Amino acid sequence: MAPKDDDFVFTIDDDDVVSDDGGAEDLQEIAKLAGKGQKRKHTEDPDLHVLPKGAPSKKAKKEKKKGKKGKEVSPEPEEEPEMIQPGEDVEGNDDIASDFEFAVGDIDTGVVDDFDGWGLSAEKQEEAAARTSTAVDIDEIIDRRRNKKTNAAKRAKEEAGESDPEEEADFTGFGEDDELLADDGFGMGAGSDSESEAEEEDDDEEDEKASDGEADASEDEDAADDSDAASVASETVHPDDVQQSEDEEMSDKEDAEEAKKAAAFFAPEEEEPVKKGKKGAKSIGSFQSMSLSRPILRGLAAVGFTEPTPIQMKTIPIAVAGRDLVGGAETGSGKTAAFLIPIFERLLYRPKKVPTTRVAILMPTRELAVQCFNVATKIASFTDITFAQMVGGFSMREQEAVLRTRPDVVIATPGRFIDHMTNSASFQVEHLEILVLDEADRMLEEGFESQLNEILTTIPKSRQTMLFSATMTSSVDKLVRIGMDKPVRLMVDAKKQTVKGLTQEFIRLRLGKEDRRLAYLMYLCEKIYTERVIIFFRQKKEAHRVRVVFALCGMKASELHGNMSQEQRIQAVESFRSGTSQYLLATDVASRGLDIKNVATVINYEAPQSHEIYLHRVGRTARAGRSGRACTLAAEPDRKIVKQAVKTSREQGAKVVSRQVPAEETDKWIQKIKDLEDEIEEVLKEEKEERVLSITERDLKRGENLINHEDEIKSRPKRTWFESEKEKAAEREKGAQALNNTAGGSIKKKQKLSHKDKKKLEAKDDRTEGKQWKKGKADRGMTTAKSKEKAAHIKAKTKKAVHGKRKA
Ligand SMILES: Nc1ncnc2c1ncn2[C@@H]1O[C@H](COP(=O)(O)OP(=O)(O)OP(=O)(O)O)[C@@H](O)[C@H]1O
Repeated sequence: MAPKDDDFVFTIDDDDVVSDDGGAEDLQEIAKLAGKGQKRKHTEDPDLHVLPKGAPSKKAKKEKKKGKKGKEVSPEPEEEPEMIQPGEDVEGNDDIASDFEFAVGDIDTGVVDDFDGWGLSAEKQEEAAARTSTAVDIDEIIDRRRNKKTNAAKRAKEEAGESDPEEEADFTGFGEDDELLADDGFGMGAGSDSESEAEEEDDDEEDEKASDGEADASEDEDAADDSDAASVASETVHPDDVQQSEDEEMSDKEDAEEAKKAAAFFAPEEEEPVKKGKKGAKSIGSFQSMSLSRPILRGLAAVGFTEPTPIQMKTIPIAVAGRDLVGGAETGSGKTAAFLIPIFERLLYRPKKVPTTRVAILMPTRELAVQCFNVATKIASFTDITFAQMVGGFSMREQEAVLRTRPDVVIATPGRFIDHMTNSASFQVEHLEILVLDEADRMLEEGFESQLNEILTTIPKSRQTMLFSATMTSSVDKLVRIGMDKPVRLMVDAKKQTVKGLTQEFIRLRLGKEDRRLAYLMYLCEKIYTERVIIFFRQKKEAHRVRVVFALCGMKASELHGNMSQEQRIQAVESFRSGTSQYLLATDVASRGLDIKNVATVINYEAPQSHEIYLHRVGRTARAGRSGRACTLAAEPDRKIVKQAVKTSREQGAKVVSRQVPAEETDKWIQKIKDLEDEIEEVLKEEKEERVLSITERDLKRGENLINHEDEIKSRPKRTWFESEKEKAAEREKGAQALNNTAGGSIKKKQKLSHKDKKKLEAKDDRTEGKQWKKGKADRGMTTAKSKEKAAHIKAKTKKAVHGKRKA
């Protein structure tokens, strides 16, 4: 997990990768814009060496015939009868015939050619830009510093009576531009100059053996050229490998046990129905033949979905019938629509007299929930289905207002879902009929455990439950606690987890050369992967530092991690999505589910700590049938992960290559980064100071607000939480550990608190957090005086700080 560091300034108490309970309540609604991704050419590159291919993956399993009977839904109170299955006659729904055929293209739906889940209106983007204008901006700091230096240089020259040629006005002071802008290949691919080959010569014996071993083991002729890459995932016995084979033996035994449990837990496979179109004809890939309703077909046409993807083909008929299911398919294969379409189809037949919230879709990160909301509203744009997005980091009150209208579907992060469940009278969960857990394996991990328990024990048991992920857990024990009813397991190409169009590349960082990591990255981003690149980091601090390096080198980058406010996070994704910045420097908060069009390359600055996370990260490119590239900088400790990735790719016949970075390029960047060290520190320092200043200003505003709107603030109903602050922090910690696979040993299971204990804890939290609404009138009077005093103090402090800064 990412270690905390005092030097790294936290922007807001919005802590980490997991969605949370709310963060800054004053933040406003989401702002997004439609932007066009830029196409990128993959140049054939002499640094590359193709690793030998393995056997191609086997064909997907054929679906078998299955009963079509839907699951029974819970009895409902009189005024809110249960959802009616498609096909049943419903009063008032005569206009929607479920079996009519709709020819896509017949109707002018205003098809969005380049539909993107993130796209919303441009005006919202402007709003966001206006709101984030107070945030500290690295580019601004760097520009300011550049101008300062330029002016100082000018003044010095004027004083010395020298002329002032125009080029000198562009002097950046951050290293020589000619190095950055040189447009030749710098000897790229000139074998003898490449760092890896130079190193190869004085390599130790062990490494030579490693390469030989690989060449022998492989029947592929190219193997001999791949010594560097091959040694990354060499067959030579290594302590890790011994451990791995022991692990494999163990897992064989476990597999047999799991298979037994699975047979008892899941519905028998033959129950899966063969999709039949009209008149019993077997459907071959069309939404029309699934008997979907007209408004849904129009919505699908509007977003440009003409044919279902394999997971959609499998899922839709079963989910429409109300069955519980567990779905798995590779990244970018259309799982979102696979659960949205059947949900909408079912909702079209709902009784409409009394608005009721019937569907909850839970996502592990805020960005994913926002993205799902956008996709959902677009697909459902020709229906009367209503939505609410309940995402941490945005205004509770605005969300409450939407919930009061009883939207049909809520799309939420678990923390905010519970917050509304507990604190918003307008949100009622007792009539929920469908629950979806997207990225379900993540949601079942530590960190979401208690939140999920809280939700599952509160919502009706008789719901339909659907679970989806690209790396769906096979652990039945984990699934059991979700409380599903004989779920159908739908795995599309279960063995094939990496996508077809993906080329995976590995760069070896030899022992003792780890300090070259950043130089490698800079070379790659300057020369090889120059557009639409997502770079994954393990630590927020490192991502931020590298962002400064990028900015100093004139490379437009955004960063995305849990230390940013929600607005900044949205803004970062938008900026990358629209092409304003070409590089997105992210932690694993962005590794799952983010669907950004035309991401050309994913770079793993450090290999992730689990194969699952690797799959999710690299799955940000090569989505929906496109091609893409993933490049991993792999050091010795990453051996196991790399080996697993290479093995899986080979089994699937996927393209795996190794890259060698020219030594002179690395040396150039090492020197350049060294030259920039002072500047980087200065920028970070300045940023820290500015942030302190803006926090002081924010506190000042809060103090003023407290004075001006005291009565209103205190009259607000008390918010409660099912976990104390301490428990929440522990939960977040567990989440981060689970995400990074670093949870060591057994973590104590959270004991369920009695109602009385919960109340006690809440009361204690209120006291420790200094919540005011429990105090008497006299106390409040005192508090007002204190607040005024505090506000005056902050004001004076801010003035002093601003004055001092201006002076400086
Ligand atoms: N039937 C379809 N026809 C064309 N494009 C589709 C279809 N279904 C989904 N897509 C597109 O495929 C892309 C990936 O879809 P989606 O984000 O649902 O993938 P996913 O399987 O959930 O991926 P991940 O595992 O990374 O979350 C999206 O851009 C979506 O618009």
